[in-house]
Amino acid sequence: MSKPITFVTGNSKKLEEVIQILGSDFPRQLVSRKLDLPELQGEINEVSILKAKEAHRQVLGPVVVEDTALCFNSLKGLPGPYIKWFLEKLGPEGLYRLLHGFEDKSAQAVCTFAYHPGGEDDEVVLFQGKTNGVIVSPKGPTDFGWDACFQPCDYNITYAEMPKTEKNKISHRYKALDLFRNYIKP
Ligand SMILES: O=P(O)(O)OP(=O)(O)OP(=O)(O)OC[C@H]1O[C@@H](n2cnc3c(O)ncnc32)[C@H](O)[C@@H]1O
Ligand SMILES: [Mg+2]
Repeated sequence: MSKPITFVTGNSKKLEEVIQILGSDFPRQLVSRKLDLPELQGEINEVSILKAKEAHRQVLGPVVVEDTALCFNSLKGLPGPYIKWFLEKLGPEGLYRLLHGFEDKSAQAVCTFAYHPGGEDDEVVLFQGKTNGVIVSPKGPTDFGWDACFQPCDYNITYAEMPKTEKNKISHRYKALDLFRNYIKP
């Protein structure tokens, strides 16, 4: 019997989505633990690997963490993994205004799950999902991150305006979790 995998996050909205997306169709027991891991600097993959190693150091077993980046094409991928601080200071409206001087409002939501199988010498494995969209003036509820200003391509509503079931079919998080689920499948 494999050990449960601990999903470490300090973000209850992420956890909600992960539970909704995986449903009952996940072959391992997944438990969650609320820890505020350090917000590291670097490129997306590097941040995710270090985050998983730190989670493993604290949990001492199989762990999975997730890091979400929002990359503005006009800004060469920034804020990227630093979106948390930009959002905290500027809010969704400020993120939209950041692109005021740029014609290109396109952006990419990138979700990276980093899985540490739990053994001392194990390597971290990454699973990444990307959804393209545009940054718009905020529309819809503002209870989850930058959802109100991210409008996926081929839609005229933002993530925030979509029913959860719709977001969870096309989201960066769904795509990354799908890869993770397939990897874990016995
Ligand atoms: O403990 P962790 O898992 O790190 O949770 P966090 O809230 O610190 O999350 P990140 O470090 O990944 O930073 C990502 C930022 O983007 C926000 N975010 C993450 N996923 C999102 C989504 O699907 N829609 C909108 N905002 C999202 C989140 O609230 C953060 O402000
Ligand atoms: Mg974080």
